[in-house]
Amino acid sequence: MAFFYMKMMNSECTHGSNPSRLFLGTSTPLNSLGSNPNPNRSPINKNRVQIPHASHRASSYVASFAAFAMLTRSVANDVLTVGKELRTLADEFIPREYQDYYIHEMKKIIRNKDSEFIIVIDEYQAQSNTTDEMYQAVETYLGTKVNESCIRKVNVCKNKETLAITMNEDEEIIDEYDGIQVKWRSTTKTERSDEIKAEESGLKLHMIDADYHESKTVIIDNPMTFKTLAIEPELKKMIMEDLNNFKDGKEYYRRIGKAWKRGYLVYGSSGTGKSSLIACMANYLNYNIYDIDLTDVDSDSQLKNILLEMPSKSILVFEDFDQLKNQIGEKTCSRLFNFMDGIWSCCGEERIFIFTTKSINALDPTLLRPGRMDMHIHMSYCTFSAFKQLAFNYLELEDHRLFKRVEELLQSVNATPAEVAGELMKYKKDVTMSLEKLIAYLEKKTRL
Ligand SMILES: Nc1ncnc2c1ncn2[C@@H]1O[C@H](COP(=O)(O)OP(=O)(O)OP(=O)(O)O)[C@@H](O)[C@H]1O
Repeated sequence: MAFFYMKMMNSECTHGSNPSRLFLGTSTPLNSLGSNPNPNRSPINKNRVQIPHASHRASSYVASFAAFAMLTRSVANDVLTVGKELRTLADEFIPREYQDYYIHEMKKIIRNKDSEFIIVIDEYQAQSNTTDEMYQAVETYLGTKVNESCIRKVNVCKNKETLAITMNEDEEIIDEYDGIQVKWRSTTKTERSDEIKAEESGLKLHMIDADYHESKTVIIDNPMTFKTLAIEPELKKMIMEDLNNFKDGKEYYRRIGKAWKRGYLVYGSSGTGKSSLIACMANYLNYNIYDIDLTDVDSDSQLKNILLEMPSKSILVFEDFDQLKNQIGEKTCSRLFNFMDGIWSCCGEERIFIFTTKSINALDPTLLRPGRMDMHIHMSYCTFSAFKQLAFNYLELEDHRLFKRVEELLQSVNATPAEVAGELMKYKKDVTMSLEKLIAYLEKKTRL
C-alpha cells in the first residue's frame, strides 16, 4: 500500500504565490493488500474524497491518520466484520463530527472491490481563507521524516518561533505506521489544476447520486443571462437585488445568526423558463449547479453526507419537487427539510437551494411554510414585455407595426415564452414573416 502526498498549485486559492493541496491516497486495492498495484494507473482519477475542513486541533488529525491506517488494515484483514470494526475504531480515534464521514467513505471503498482513492487536503480553507489545520499537521509530521541529506526549503513560521522543514518537490518519503509501509510523495505536476482550469471555463451541472459519487458532471453551455431572460422587468430587478444581497451578505448573515444560504421556490408551467432562470442565476453568481438524486437516500447520515459534500458557491436544484417527493417519500423529504432548517444547515456557506414545480398547489404545505423558502418566484406565461425581450433576442427587433397585435393576443391567450421563442426562431431572416407566423399561432390558440 502506498499513500501519496502531492503538493500542487491550486488555482482556486488566492493566497500567497504557491498555495498547495495534499493528496493522500492508496495505490493498491484495499481488499487485496499485497497484490501488485498497476504502476501506470494514476491515483488522481480515482475516488476523490474532500476532507471536510477542520475546526479541531491538529492533534486530532494526527490521531485521525493513525485511525485511518488502522481502519485500512482492518478492512484488508476481515471484510466481514468491517462495519463493527469501523465504528469501534472511529469512536476511538476520529473526531466525533467526522466519524460518519470516514465510515461512509471506507464502506464506499470496500463496496468497490477494485477501489483506489485519494484524500484531498487543501492548504487553505475555501470558506475562511485560513490555513487548514490538517494540512499543517501533515506537513509538520513530514518535516520530521525528510531525508536530512537533501538541501531543502525551511519555512520560518511567523509568530511561532519555529522552523518547519518541508518536502522538496518530487521527493518521496517511505514511512511506516504500525507495520504498514506507506509512501508520501510531493509533486507540483497536477492533473487537478487542469481540471480546475476546465471547471473555471464554464457553467457546470453536477449530478450526484445517493452514494454521493459525483456520477456525472456536464459543462452546460447555457448562456442565459438576466439580459436575455424574458420576464417582467420588476421581477427581474427583484431577483437580481435579492441575489446581490445574498452574495454580499456574509457579514449580515453572521450578524443575524443565520446560515448563509437562500432558498428559492420557482414555479410555473412547462416552458415558462424555470431552468433558464436557474442557469441565469448560476451565470450571474458564477456558481455551479448541483442536481441531486435523492431517490436512493435511506438514512440521515447519507443525506447529510451528500449535502455536506456540496462546496460553497453552489446551487442545489430539486426539480419538479412535487413529483420528486412521490419518488423519495415522506421520510427523505422531512430529512431534507430538517437539514435545511437545522444545525447542519450552518455547515458550508453561500449555498442556494432551488425547488421547482409546475404547480404550486401540488406542493406539500411544509415546503411553503414561512421561513423555509426565502422567495417564491412565479414564472408566468409570456407577457408583452417578455415577448419584446424575446423579439430582441431572436430577431434583434425593438419595435414593429405588428407588435400591437401580438400584445392584444398575449392578453387573451396563454402561451409560454418557449412557445413564442419557438415561433420566432422559425423565420428569423424575415422579421415580418416571423411575426405573422407567431400571430397565426396565437390566433389558432385562441380558437382552441
Ligand atoms: N422566460 C424565458 N426567457 C427566455 N427564454 C425562455 C424563457 N422561457 C423559456 N425560454 C426558452 O424556452 C426553452 C425552454 O425553457 P425552460 O426549459 O427554461 O422552461 P422550464 O419552465 O424549465 O420547462 P420545464 O418545466 O418543462 O423544465 C429555453 O431553453 C429557452 O430557450
